[in-house]
Amino acid sequence: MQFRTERDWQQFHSPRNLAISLSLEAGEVLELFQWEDRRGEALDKIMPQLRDEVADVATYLTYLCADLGIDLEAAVREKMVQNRRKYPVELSKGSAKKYTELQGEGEA
Ligand SMILES: Nc1ccn([C@H]2C[C@H](O)[C@@H](COP(=O)(O)OP(=O)(O)OP(=O)(O)O)O2)c(=O)n1
Repeated sequence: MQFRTERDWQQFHSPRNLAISLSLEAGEVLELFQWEDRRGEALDKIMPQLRDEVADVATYLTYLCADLGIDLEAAVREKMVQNRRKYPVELSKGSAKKYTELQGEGEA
């Protein structure tokens, strides 16, 4: 927050611009994996860059939440309550299925 205040950049940080920036920086994370499903040494090689891109994502998300009065930690906790309801352990353990596909699992 200090970084942008010092530069008088809040004027550019409309919710729309921040949402775009968040998505663009998330795209930069994705770009690191564009042509290679990196694991092991290939993953180690891009870690410094990945760290930078993740920091950009977190920065824009932090601005967005601060400007819109969203308590990020509380929002995540509340979303996890919803997630737990949608993905009960007994239906979803070991399964990557979407919750809409979990109903009736094992009944067929
Ligand atoms: N109007 C702006 C511009 C930048 N930043 C901050 C947030 C990010 O942490 C970082 C983003 O800077 P760049 O737009 O230069 O993006 P990258 O650092 O990803 O550079 P590049 O696009 O060359 O990868 O700077 C900001 O707060 N507000």
